[in-house]
Amino acid sequence: MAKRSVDFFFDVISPYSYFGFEGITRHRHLWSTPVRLRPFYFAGVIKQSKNESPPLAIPIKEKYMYKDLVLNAQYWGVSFRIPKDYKKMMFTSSSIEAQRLLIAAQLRDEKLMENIARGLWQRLYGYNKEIFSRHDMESVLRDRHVKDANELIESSQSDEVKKILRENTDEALQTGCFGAPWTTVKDASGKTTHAIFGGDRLPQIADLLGEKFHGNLLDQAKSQWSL
Ligand SMILES: N[C@@H](CCC(=O)N[C@@H](CS)C(=O)NCC(=O)O)C(=O)O
Repeated sequence: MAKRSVDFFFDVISPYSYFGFEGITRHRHLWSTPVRLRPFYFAGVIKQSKNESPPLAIPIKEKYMYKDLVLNAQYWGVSFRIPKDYKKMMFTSSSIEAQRLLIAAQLRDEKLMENIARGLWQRLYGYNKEIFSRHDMESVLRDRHVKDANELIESSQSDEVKKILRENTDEALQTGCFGAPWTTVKDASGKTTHAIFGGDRLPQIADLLGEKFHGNLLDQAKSQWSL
């Protein structure tokens, strides 16, 4: 019988996407609802949705966000530090190549994509190293023991990959997206019934699906990957 499904849109430049990704990937083994992970382009979302007041653009929200990020990282058990010159980095660096790499990896193998996404987040927010150049990506792929890394990076420049990234971003925007992460809930016919902002809405998403929210599932995470 067809059932509801969930699409989780994320970008590795977004720290809240990191927490949301951990939450949803730790839960999906316990849910019967299918979960699709959809890399999208955060800067494209901010621009297209005309979102002029993300937290980093408003000093009082920026100050709060730094504390909130640490609180969330502690909850999900991921190592996390705010990169130096964070605001400048966020406004001047592009995650487009990293996101294309994830799409290319996903075309090869879903698990590979997840492995690389975690590697990119850990590099950026665990070690505060950049993830924007080819050299940065090669380093992540080496650390993650990815086979045929150069071919993967080459394939991330294909028209097919660029098209999928655009389609993912457009699909999120069509459901009202203005930030990351973004989750859509679809009914059995594939129609979007809910579109939800934030990695902190997993309890509500679980409830909509008739599934259970199990907290941070730290033990599960530790057995899946080394923290
Ligand atoms: N409360 C949300 C905050 C998510 C959030 O602030 N995401 C940033 C990107 S890392 C964003 O898209 N901000 C846009 C906005 O707040 O308008 C959560 O815990 O996930």
